[in-house]
Amino acid sequence: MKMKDKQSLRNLYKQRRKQLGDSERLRLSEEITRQALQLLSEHAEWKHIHVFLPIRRLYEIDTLALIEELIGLQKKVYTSIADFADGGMSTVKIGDQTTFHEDSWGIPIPVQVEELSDPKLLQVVFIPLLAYDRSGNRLGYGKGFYDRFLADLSPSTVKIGLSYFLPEEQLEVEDHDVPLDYCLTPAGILTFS
Ligand SMILES: Nc1nc2c(c(=O)[nH]1)N(C=O)[C@@H](CNc1ccc(C(=O)N[C@@H](CCC(=O)O)C(=O)O)cc1)CN2
Ligand SMILES: Nc1ncnc2c1ncn2[C@@H]1O[C@H](COP(=O)(O)OP(=O)(O)OP(=O)(O)O)[C@@H](O)[C@H]1O
Repeated sequence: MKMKDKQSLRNLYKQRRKQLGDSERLRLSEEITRQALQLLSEHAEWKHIHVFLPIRRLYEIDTLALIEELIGLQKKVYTSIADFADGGMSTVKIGDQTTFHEDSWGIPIPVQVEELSDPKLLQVVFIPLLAYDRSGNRLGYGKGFYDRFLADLSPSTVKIGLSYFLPEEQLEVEDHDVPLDYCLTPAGILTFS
């Protein structure tokens, strides 16, 4: 089988997101938030939860409502700050007092944060992606931030992708790729593990 190459898939999914339009993206983000809260309600033991903050100029899923709900549910909520100089991510705690500014990549950065010393504490990680496939493989922007970050977590950490779209049949897989356990979409929850 001929697989679509990564770069054309990245471009395709960037276009698909953009073409949704503002009001549709907002509606789909709300549906995905609902799916996330549904899944979390079935796993009361998941307390330490990592969420990405949306890059608006790349039309990512809006996770801010989800974060607010999680804080309201007394979950411990974290995000990571990417260091484009060394490719690393440092994990920080966020709460209802946290404010954000945008870095030069358009990523919201929490201000005045407390660093989490041990990311192995994380029980759940919500992961940004451009595309994913029916086996839970994911495709991101290609800088490897999440691949490296996930490799450092506990093997038991639950990895949950969020997508506006249905899966691809099959993506190209490399040794360093860490597969998802779930992907949440407006149409429902896909389980891979
Ligand atoms: N919200 C969010 N945070 C995240 C990620 C993500 O995918 N989403 N990342 C996931 O690993 C890391 C950041 N990775 C990024 C990689 C590329 C670009 C970016 O702006 N790319 C542009 C232009 C690239 C260029 O010109 O070189 C683009 O893709 O159009 C942004 C973030 C860490 N934090
Ligand atoms: N665990 C790792 N250790 C070192 N380098 C890694 C690791 N995982 C990925 N990389 C490097 O990161 C680069 C990007 O990987 P890949 O194309 O899989 O990114 P992606 O999954 O699309 O994007 P992202 O993880 O940024 O969302 C690759 O060149 C790869 O060598």
